[in-house]
Amino acid sequence: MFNNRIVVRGVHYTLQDEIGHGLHSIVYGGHDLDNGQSVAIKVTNLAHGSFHSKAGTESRRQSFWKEIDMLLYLQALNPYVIRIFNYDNNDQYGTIVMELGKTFRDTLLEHVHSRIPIPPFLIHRFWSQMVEAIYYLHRIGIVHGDCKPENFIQVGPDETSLRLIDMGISFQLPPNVTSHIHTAAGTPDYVSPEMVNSRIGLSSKSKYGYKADIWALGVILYEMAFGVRPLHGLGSNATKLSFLGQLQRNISIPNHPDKNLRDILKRCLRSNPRRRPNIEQLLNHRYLAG
Ligand SMILES: Nc1ncnc2c1ncn2[C@@H]1O[C@H](COP(=O)(O)OP(=O)(O)OP(=O)(O)O)[C@@H](O)[C@H]1O
Repeated sequence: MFNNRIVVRGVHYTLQDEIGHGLHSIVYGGHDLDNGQSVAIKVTNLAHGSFHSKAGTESRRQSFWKEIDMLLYLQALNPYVIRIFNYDNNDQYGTIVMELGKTFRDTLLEHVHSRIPIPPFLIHRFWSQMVEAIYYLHRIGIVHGDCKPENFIQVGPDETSLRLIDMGISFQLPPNVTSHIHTAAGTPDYVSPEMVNSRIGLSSKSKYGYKADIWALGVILYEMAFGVRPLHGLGSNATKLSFLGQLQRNISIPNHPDKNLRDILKRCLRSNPRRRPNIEQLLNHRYLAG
């Protein structure tokens, strides 16, 4: 489609294999031909499937620029947000050239398949970066809203530095407030009980805030520590949502040799969001601060 080359604002890149895709986008590996640097190139189709639908095309263009604006805004404020090197759009495509990495989900899967647990020091290294990534968002009043392993990628020579790639549904809130946003985002495994309840109560509107990110961070830590997610035994998404919607007690945490890890997990996975720690309290917990 692009003849294995693409020019973005005067810079030439090779386009190699597809390394991922979203609903309207394909992400390719590539190289900057000027300096040889490896990059990821996300190409978003801005034209609506039906070329008669100008409204659809316009809304894709707006989402594309909203994503760019958010990423650019966060470059200097959050060291854990993916670094953007270049971007542009034409009538047909929007292009973002960024740091290339490996999806954290793939690392989790590799450990599940090999049955070799993630070493404790790596769990700590990964999770502390995730908590800091969210800390830098909460500090400026932004809730991520869709925190999950797919949205973190590993970069750097040893692939142990993390970056957030998807800021798609992040939204701004005053401190300690919850908000209504129009979204159905979030796979059930990382969705907090209050998100489910508000979804049921408000149909297509969801009401949640900072503490939903804390719950999601807890689910990711649980997954790293035990190789499965807390709701893994429940089967279908509908069953998981109904379980979360009725959850009165806290999620029980299996025994783990690291008492601090188990304690912080218990706190993140409290069903009542008011009883969950906020992001500063997480950073000050013995598991991270010690
Ligand atoms: N910088 C990157 N390095 C490596 N892989 C990436 C990078 N960015 C994205 N990917 C891969 O591409 C996939 C899709 O990217 P992303 O999550 O940004 O798309 P999306 O926002 O879901 O797309 P859409 O906007 O069309 O819904 C990711 O899940 C990941 O596997």
